[in-house]
Amino acid sequence: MQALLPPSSNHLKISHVPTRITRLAPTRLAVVKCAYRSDAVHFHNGIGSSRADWQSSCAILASNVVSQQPQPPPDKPGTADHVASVNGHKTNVDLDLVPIEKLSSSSSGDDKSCSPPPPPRALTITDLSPAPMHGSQLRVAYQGVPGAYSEAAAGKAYPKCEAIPCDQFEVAFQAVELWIADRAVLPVENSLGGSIHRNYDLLLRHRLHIVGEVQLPVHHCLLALPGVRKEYLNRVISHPQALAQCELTLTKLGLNVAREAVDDTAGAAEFVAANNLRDTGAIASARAAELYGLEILETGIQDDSSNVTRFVMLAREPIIPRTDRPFKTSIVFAHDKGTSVLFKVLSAFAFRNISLTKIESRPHRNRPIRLVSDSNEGTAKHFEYLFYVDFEASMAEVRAQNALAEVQEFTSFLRVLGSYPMDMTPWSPSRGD
Ligand SMILES: O=C(O)C(=O)C[C@]1(C(=O)O)C=C[C@@H](O)C=C1
Repeated sequence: MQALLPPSSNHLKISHVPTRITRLAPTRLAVVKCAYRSDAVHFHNGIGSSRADWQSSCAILASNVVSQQPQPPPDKPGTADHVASVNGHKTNVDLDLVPIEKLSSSSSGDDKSCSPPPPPRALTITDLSPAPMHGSQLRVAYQGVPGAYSEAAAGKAYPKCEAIPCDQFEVAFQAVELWIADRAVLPVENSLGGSIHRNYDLLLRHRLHIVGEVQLPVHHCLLALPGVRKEYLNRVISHPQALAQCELTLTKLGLNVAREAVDDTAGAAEFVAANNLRDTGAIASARAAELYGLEILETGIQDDSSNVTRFVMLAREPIIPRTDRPFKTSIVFAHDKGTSVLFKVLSAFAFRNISLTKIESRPHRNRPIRLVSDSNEGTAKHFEYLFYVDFEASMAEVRAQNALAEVQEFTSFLRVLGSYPMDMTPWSPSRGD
């Protein structure tokens, strides 16, 4: 679907990724300048920024990646490509590698090049907390503009965080990979609208780890400019998921008007207000009405009062799985023989009493079709899939480790996307955000 809105000028966009990433020293990587806030100079220290920490996080990553499709040999350490490939992807960012000696002598005049590198630091319990590593507010990237449900989800996941609006899901991934943000909070499924496929695809394309989930009750409102009545509307705009979640109710309200999809719900409200559109309504949150000066014509217009969207929290490093509270693990796998192995894979969980909470299949983009030739009958063309499975167990549990070891026998590709605490907050479907 085509986005109606021009991109908002205060979003983080692809073109806003850092213009320079500087390798400060053999032991440290930092984003020195970023275009999102041209006044900001961010230095990141702590876990994940020293080589030892990188190694420990890579070790966790390696243990998480049970098997992989063949990868090209790693790039030479110290090169820009190596930095990008450690991050798990190739970027178009122009990496500028500067030796620490140059930087430290020019900044302080001290001869830091003589001092020995700091010893590797052991992981502590605080490394498992969502606190930022650089001593300031946690920066959380989300897709949309202020007032979007994703912003509310970021606030639920990380209270008091600095929420960073991004104009696309992909930008939120990049913001974390490039250290502009510490986390991303992105929707993956809704109880009425189903999966947000784009984010499933991006989870595989990028190397971030799922470190948590939040489920947000989504309470939609029909918004319009002050004084505008329902009868005046000949168009309703919103995010495609929001339009789908309100389809029946809109019809019941007599709003048999054109529906148009835009990038996010709050962006729809902003657009109506900014363009003084008296014939256009927006589906968005009550907070968006307040932020953009619109009136609420109808509230609770989602087709089901228990409308919930599930978001995942993403980080550069995985968290260490635990067993002292309910955990969920998300994996993705594929097999050369397509869907025929699915039963065997799923039985690895069933035999160990591990409940699955979600299965999603997506086209296998590297190999979308499998040809099976039979000299008598011709050629069957099977579609190939990647399977995403969420199960209720922690990777710290032996039964989960054994299940994955068995799954590995049946699959040609298997990756653990994350093992993370389940959202166990009490159920409050009537609460609007
Ligand atoms: O547009 C928004 O406000 C969003 O946060 C996006 C989004 C989605 O992608 O599903 C999030 C929650 C609701 O389900 C509707 C839209």
